[in-house]
Amino acid sequence: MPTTVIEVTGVTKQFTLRHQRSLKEIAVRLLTRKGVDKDTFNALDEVSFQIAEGETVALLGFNGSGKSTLLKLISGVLQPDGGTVRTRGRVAGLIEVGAGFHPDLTGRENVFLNGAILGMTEAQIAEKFDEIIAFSEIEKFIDTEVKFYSSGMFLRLAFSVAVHSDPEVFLVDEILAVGDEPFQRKCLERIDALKSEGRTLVIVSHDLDLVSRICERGILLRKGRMIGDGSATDMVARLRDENDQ
Ligand SMILES: Nc1ncnc2c1ncn2[C@@H]1O[C@H](COP(=O)(O)OP(=O)(O)OP(=O)(O)O)[C@@H](O)[C@H]1O
Repeated sequence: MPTTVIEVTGVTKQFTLRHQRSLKEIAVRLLTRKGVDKDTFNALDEVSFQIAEGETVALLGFNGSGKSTLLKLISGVLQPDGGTVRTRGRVAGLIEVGAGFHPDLTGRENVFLNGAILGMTEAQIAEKFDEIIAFSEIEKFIDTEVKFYSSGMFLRLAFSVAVHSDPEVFLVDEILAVGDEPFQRKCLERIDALKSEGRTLVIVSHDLDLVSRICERGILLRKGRMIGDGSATDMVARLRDENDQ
């Protein structure tokens, strides 16, 4: 039996919808005891699945279906309002470019900060430092504060630290959105290498051809609910069918 590395059980995540109301409307709401506006909606609704070690999984669905929220719950950046998320081993990845980076620190300092957040010791980071910088190809700017980085430079450094943190579970949200083509190719080669080493991958991308190539399994979401779980090619076909309707 393969080891379960991600266990999502009955997960619900709510967000508050904000409305702009006039003073009169606010007064009426208060007088009619409706209280201050606090409409919530379920970005994720009772989602459950397990992912075993070595699986490559695409989270699929249209805009707003809850894919990124689910990835953030798996990474621990967000906490669920209901249900549980359990992970085993080191979880790293690229969830939000720039998250885990401090704008006033240099690239070099941020490698140490980000590496520590990802669970690396100072010695491990120091040992891999040259490799991290070489992969990111931003040597020239490594002593510049990252607030002056372009989004592509951010991505390069963040991806490089994450991939060198030796993660058992690697999460990627729209990896390729801001990287240029040569860097995208390099990232994909790295992801393929992680895959062949038997690491677990969970990927969010609207590039359906790309995810069907990388991932074996697909989890399909619609408006926060899980509506399918099967082979990535089947789930991509279902998503494309929905699109046609
Ligand atoms: N921090 C937040 N506060 C309020 N609403 C949020 C927040 N984060 C996400 N949402 C809402 O939750 C829903 C799901 O968002 P999510 O980003 O998970 O979708 P997604 O499937 O990744 O979409 P996309 O394909 O557009 O990236 C959306 O309606 C979004 O507006």
